[in-house]
Amino acid sequence: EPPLLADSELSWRQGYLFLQRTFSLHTAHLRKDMENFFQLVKNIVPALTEKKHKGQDGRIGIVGGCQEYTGAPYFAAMSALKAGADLSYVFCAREAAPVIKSYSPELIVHPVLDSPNAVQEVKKWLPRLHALVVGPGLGRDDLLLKNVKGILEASKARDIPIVIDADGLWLIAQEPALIQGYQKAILTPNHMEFSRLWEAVVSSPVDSSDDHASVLRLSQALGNVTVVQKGEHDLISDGQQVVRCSQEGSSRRCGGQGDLLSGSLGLMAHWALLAGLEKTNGTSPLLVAAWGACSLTRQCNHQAFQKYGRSTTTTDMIAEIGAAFSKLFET
Ligand SMILES: NC(=O)C1=CN([C@@H]2O[C@H](COP(=O)(O)OP(=O)(O)OC[C@H]3O[C@@H](n4cnc5c(N)ncnc54)[C@H](OP(=O)(O)O)[C@@H]3O)[C@@H](O)[C@H]2O)[C@@H](O)CC1
Ligand SMILES: Nc1ncnc2c1ncn2[C@@H]1O[C@H](COP(=O)(O)OP(=O)(O)OP(=O)(O)O)[C@@H](O)[C@H]1O
Ligand SMILES: [Mg+2]
Repeated sequence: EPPLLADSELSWRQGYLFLQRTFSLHTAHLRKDMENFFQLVKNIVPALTEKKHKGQDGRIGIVGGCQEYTGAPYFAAMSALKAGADLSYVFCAREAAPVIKSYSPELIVHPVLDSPNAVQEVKKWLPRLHALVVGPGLGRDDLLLKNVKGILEASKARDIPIVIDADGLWLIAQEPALIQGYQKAILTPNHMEFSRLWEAVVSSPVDSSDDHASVLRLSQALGNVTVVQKGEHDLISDGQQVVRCSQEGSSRRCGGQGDLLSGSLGLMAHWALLAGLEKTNGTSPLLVAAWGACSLTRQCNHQAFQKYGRSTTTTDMIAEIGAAFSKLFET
């Protein structure tokens, strides 16, 4: 028998199974009717009202930014803001901070990632953060990665939703136990990153003829963390089902599109978990969030390409977030 909703001890997973059964949703049905997912994303988007204070609609932290890469954390942090977050924080290496600040006055930048007490410095902010995006422009320096491990452990202890992208995925491929089984994790691998993760956690070779099965298997091997396999179509799995996002984008593949995705996903993950299973009709909130962020990224790509064609860059795509969001999700 399914557990009763009245039970105050109801765990997240029990609730998921209960509502999933109650609403009788299953993969085939969802796949056939993408309109459902548009509606589910609309359901989790918080209403714009005059009654809220600054911060209520999202305070998102990006962990990344080093000497080599300053664009990626900027793109991720700006994308969270432009999608509707109230505050966006970047935790980066000292040298990257003035550069990132100079791109934008909107971002709050903490030059702490390479300091000896990096974990403590970030820990101070965790109680204020609704979600963390780990990896854009992080690089692969051992000291930074060691600090990021500590930040991941501290964030898990606080049950904070964590999106892992780019070099964050490099770290997870070295040490999958860092994220294994954490139910509020979402991984966003591109083609290369997916292969690395696969090799780290699945013993058999990847079956390139069946992407659905592969993403499902990777999610399961990581203890049902949500996995977004980016590509011509985005495939998203929570280890139980696979959903596909095929929103029309363009043929332009400039660097930074993945950063737009991970930044906006950090925000949507927070919104979806806050809205809960009733608003998502029993579908995993993180699946809804991922589908929303993938659609948004692809729609931005589509709109920017209509204007700029071959010269489209991620900055052009970020400028489209407002219009793309309205077109897709505003009623
Ligand atoms: N402006 C900035 O600051 C930006 C900074 N960024 C930051 O850079 C850091 C490293 O991230 P990353 O993605 O470049 O690293 P990695 O995983 O080694 O992949 C590199 C290689 O994988 C391959 N490859 C990729 N796709 C493939 C496919 N579909 N099919 C086949 N192969 C494929 C391809 O190999 P190639 O074609 O060169 O042989 C590619 O060169 C990270 O911190 C990130 O955030 C970026 O966010 C961009 C904007
Ligand atoms: N062939 C494709 N056709 C359409 N959209 C694509 C294609 N490949 C990727 N995308 C979209 O671009 C976005 C970023 O995916 P991509 O694979 O470029 O990430 P990435 O390599 O991590 O990017 P970044 O340069 O930011 O690191 C995703 O939303 C994905 O849906
Ligand atoms: Mg990337």
